[in-house]
Amino acid sequence: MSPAFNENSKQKAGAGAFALRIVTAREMQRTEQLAFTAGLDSYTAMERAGRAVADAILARWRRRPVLVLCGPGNNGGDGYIIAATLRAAGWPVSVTALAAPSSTDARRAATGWGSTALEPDDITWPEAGGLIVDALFGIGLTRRLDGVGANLVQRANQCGAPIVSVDIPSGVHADTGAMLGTAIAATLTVTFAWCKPGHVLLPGRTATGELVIADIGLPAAPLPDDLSPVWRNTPALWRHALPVPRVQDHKYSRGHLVAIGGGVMTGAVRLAVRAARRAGAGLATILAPAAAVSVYAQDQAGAIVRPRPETADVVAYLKDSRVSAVLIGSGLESGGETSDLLRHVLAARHATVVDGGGLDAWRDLDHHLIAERAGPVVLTPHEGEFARLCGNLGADLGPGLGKLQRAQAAARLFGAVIVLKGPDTVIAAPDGRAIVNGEAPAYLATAGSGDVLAGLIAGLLTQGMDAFAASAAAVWLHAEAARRFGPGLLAEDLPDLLPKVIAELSAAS
Ligand SMILES: NC(=O)C1=CN([C@@H]2O[C@H](COP(=O)(O)OP(=O)(O)OC[C@H]3O[C@@H](n4cnc5c(N)ncnc54)[C@H](O)[C@@H]3O)[C@@H](O)[C@H]2O)[C@@H](O)CC1
Ligand SMILES: Nc1ncnc2c1ncn2[C@@H]1O[C@H](COP(=O)(O)OP(=O)(O)O)[C@@H](O)[C@H]1O
Ligand SMILES: [K+]
Repeated sequence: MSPAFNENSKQKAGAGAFALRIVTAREMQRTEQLAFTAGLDSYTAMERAGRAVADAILARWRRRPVLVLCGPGNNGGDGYIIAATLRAAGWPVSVTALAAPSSTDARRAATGWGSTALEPDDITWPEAGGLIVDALFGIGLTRRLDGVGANLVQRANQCGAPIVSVDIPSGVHADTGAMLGTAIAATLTVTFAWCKPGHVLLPGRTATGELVIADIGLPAAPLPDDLSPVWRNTPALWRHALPVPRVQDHKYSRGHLVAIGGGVMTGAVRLAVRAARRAGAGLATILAPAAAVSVYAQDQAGAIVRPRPETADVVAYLKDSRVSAVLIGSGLESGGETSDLLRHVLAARHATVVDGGGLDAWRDLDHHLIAERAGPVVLTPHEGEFARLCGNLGADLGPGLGKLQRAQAAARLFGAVIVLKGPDTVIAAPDGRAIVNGEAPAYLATAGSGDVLAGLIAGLLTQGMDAFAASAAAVWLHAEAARRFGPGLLAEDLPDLLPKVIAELSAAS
């Protein structure tokens, strides 16, 4: 387990590994309350928040007309502090209040600003050379924006001036990244202590623009809601656990991956196995239908290819104690044979990655059988596969459930690591921990790149890496390889880009 997964470290909020934490609105509110009870003055926290936003503005823009949009809550309170701070720095500032401040701190901040707030109808909207500060709603937004609030958001987005959002763009749901009706499209967002799910999950991530995390004096570690912390995916979480061959290693001790090959869509397992071998698997065996053996064999001279005329051949092969992980589903049709194979693979109790056609087969399994198996399982659905896999899961847990919460719920339900893929891939562990990968380039949206990812996870698993860490590492390495290649990326390019990315990480640790 990485030291970065350790909640008891003495780091300050906003610094080092804790800057990697993602904290829900409820966790943030609980952490703030605890800090206030322990003696932090809530108005001091608000002043620090407002000053941090003003500092970020002063560091990026020269003096210009600013319009501050203030909401009724503490987000609006921050807005009044920002207005007063920029005015003190000599900037021309005007303020509009959506409604009168409703909290003691926000009222005090409004009194500190001291000047009248314009009615929304009386606003002169700044042009491109001006600036808007969005302090309408923060993590307290619970309902859809409508009426004057929605109108202010739309006018702000249309006026052409850059927008700086306080804490989170108004209209973005802090926990899910969903837009509640409409939302500010910010150039810069300054948030406090920790990043929120809405900053990294789409569409909130796009609305956030540049993200700055400011220290406002909260304690080092947030109070997790249910002991299931969430992180942003960075190598600090898992770099130390990347497998490195030891002097005494041989190919089997480095890890032997068995991949179940299909008869028609052979490309999937070929890509996956190449990625697994590039990630350091000592040996990879493809169990293929007899008619496809030559296709697999000609593709990679270093992979072992064995015919599997019957399911019984797979069962017998998996009994070999030198098998360390299995990949099933890539390039397999969903249905009869795949379901049968999956049952046998899980019964063999190796670490297993289930992708593609295997995911539909997983849905039909008896969950008791899964709970009793010994090996860790990683499921790698994209959103379409997730919807089929989980059926009513989302509905059962209520409408508006975010991608993070859906992945966490599925991981708990299935007792498996879930890699819910996409531009904002979520990796969730059965114990509720989760990691969000917010930095993948869209060049990955190309056929076969998911097969490479499944193989990469399997390649790390086969070398004994923990399933949650292996999945997070694979998602990051996959995205980094794609980022380096850039335009024109094919899935075929990805496996051979991995060694350099891994080598640089290992050298840096
Ligand atoms: N003292 C603290 O707790 C601190 C809070 N801070 C700021 O406070 C914010 C959270 O403050 P609040 O909890 O007051 O919440 P917000 O200011 O985000 O919004 C809550 C207010 O908006 C209203 N509201 C919610 N949804 C609405 C909708 N759709 N239409 C109209 N009104 C709606 C609520 O009734 C409430 O009055 C953070 O995002 C951060 O900016 C910072 O100042 C740091 C310190
Ligand atoms: N717009 C995007 N931005 C970043 N990554 C993406 C995007 N679209 C897809 N990906 C990534 O590309 C891969 C596609 O996997 P998948 O949908 O299974 O495709 P395939 O089945 O063709 O391999 C996943 O790792 C996914 O996270
Ligand atoms: K805001």
